[in-house]
Amino acid sequence: SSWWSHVEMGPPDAILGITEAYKRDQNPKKINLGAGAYRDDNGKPYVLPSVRKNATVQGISGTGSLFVGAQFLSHHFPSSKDIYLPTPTWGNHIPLFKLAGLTTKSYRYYDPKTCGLDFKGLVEDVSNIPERSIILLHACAHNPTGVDPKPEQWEELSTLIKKKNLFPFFDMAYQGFASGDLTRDAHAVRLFIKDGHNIALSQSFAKNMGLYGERIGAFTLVASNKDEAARTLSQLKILIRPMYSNPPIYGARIVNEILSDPELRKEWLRDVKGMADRIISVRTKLHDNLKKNGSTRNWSHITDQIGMFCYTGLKPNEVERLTKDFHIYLTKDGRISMAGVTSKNVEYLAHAMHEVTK
Ligand SMILES: Cc1ncc(COP(=O)(O)O)c(CN[C@@](C)(CC(=O)O)C(=O)O)c1O
Repeated sequence: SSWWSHVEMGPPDAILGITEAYKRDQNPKKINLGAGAYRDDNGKPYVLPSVRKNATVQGISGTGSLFVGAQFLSHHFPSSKDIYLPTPTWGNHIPLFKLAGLTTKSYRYYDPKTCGLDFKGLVEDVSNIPERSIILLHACAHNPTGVDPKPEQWEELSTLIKKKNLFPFFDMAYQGFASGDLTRDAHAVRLFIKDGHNIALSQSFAKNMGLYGERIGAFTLVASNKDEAARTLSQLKILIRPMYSNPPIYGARIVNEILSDPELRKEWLRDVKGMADRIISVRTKLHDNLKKNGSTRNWSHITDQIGMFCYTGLKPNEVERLTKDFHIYLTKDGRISMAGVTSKNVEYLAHAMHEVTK
């Protein structure tokens, strides 16, 4: 008999499965608001001009960088293997950290009543996390809510996390997509390092360099000294070797080329700002069209939230109607990827959202 007759068919991924369903739909009015992959105003993938000037590449992206960090913590973290995640968080965080042998726990983050940050609950929960635990933080453009702490709230969090002696693990998958300014979007990461936290950082260049399929990412550990850096790097290499031996070099070369060539870097900064500005502009268009349709709901969170996603607050039955009746595809939690909204479909989307919520 077969070795694997007991292995069950796994469910479609909560995020990637949406795009599969969208692709199956033949209706010409269909809209894909599922995965947060940037699309231009014609709904097409956008190859950044600055990237076009190089060749194409390969890498392991944000997911792979998070997994390297998760494995490192699982094997070497000196204290409990509990990692505290915001509620809600990116759907893949939980299976990823569990697969690496960590125990996932949660802290309050999002307030469904205001569609904003539950800072009081966040501070309360972080204050109750046992000392020397791991805390995962979204550096900017929180997925799925689009809600980020304000700079002064990051300062308070840094002080609290220092006091509790927690280990901060930043996931920065959207640097540039929140404000359009790469420096501003790295504010929390730089603040924590300035405040003396030896953080872990996972970065993805998938979105802000438009290199999704090339899988470009980086995992960074801030060490206390050169010797500690060398020792931890040696252990990271020991973990990576059986995982994928060497990271693909071509993708890293594109990113390195752009980051180290002043002209290309300037052009890249303009490209990223252009993408972020388009997302910000469709937020305003969606909000205004909902009002124009006569919706009396408070939709201010559509423009208050930032980054790739808008956490609409739509209930599962409303989400279902959007897909069934209007052929609009989004995740069950009501998250929409603003990149899927264009000047051509925003009126149709606003009409549909009003129909299912009035
Ligand atoms: C917070 C966060 N971290 C890491 C990643 C991993 O990105 P990468 O491996 O492609 O570099 C994503 C991607 N989240 C997407 C954009 C796509 C996905 O689910 O894979 C999303 O739609 O949520 C993410 O949202």
